[in-house]
Amino acid sequence: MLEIKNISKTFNRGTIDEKVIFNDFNLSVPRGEFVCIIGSNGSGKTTILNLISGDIKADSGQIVINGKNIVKQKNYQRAKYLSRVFQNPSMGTCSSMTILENLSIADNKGKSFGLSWGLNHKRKKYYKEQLELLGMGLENRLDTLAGSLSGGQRQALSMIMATLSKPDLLLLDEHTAALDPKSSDTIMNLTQKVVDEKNITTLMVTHNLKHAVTYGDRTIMMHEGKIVMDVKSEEKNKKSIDDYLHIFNEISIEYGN
Ligand SMILES: Nc1ncnc2c1ncn2[C@@H]1O[C@H](COP(=O)(O)OP(=O)(O)OP(=O)(O)O)[C@@H](O)[C@H]1O
Repeated sequence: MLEIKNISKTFNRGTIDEKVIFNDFNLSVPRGEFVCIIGSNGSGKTTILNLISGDIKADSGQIVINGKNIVKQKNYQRAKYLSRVFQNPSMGTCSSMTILENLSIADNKGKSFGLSWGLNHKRKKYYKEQLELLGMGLENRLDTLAGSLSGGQRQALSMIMATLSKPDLLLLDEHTAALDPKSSDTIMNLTQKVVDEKNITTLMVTHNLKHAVTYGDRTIMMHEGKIVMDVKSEEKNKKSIDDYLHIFNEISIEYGN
């Protein structure tokens, strides 16, 4: 589903700040796989997401989604089939709009504004059903401003918004890092549930080793722009946090909560 092929990227080329981050980087992710990406600071985790979303352009190589090389596509074109949830809960929702308005905007992502744009009874019922998945009672607060929700509630709403139109690829960029431990676990349970129910191919960058071990189908460890460990399915289930720490003991990974 996602093929990152021979990607190279150097920041600030030719300057004193030149930084080669990827040199012939490759990653293949089949449809429906939930991949957790962990690794040392500056190893390139967020840059991978930025390259996929189009926020950063690669120097060379291909990013293939559903068989199509997307490297020449602009961000807004890519946004039609991929969604991203950021660390900051306020990034995914609009504070001055209600929960209902936020959901309606997300639902109409990539569609042109016209007479059909807007809310109808059927969609409102669907939004309520989606919010019920959260178990936070937000389905009864459709007219509440997103800005008045807690960080955890906003991030839960961001998750629903990001997956409402069932993207081909979901990018989670340390999306629980700004939350307290309990909310962080709640959002991770929700993430797994939504990703499973909708069978969405997912890349999740996290510093929380416990989450990387517990959730998803595959865990990748990065160091200096390279994959230094790639553990899948049954092998992943057998690994403990200590196994990962042992392998990466020279590299700083925040243990999480
Ligand atoms: N736009 C940019 N311009 C210049 N350098 C950048 C840019 N984006 C990232 N870098 C550099 O590339 C390297 C990788 O950054 P990246 O944010 O991908 O790391 P990371 O693995 O997500 O790190 P962390 O765990 O600290 O968030 C870092 O050295 C960073 O300073």
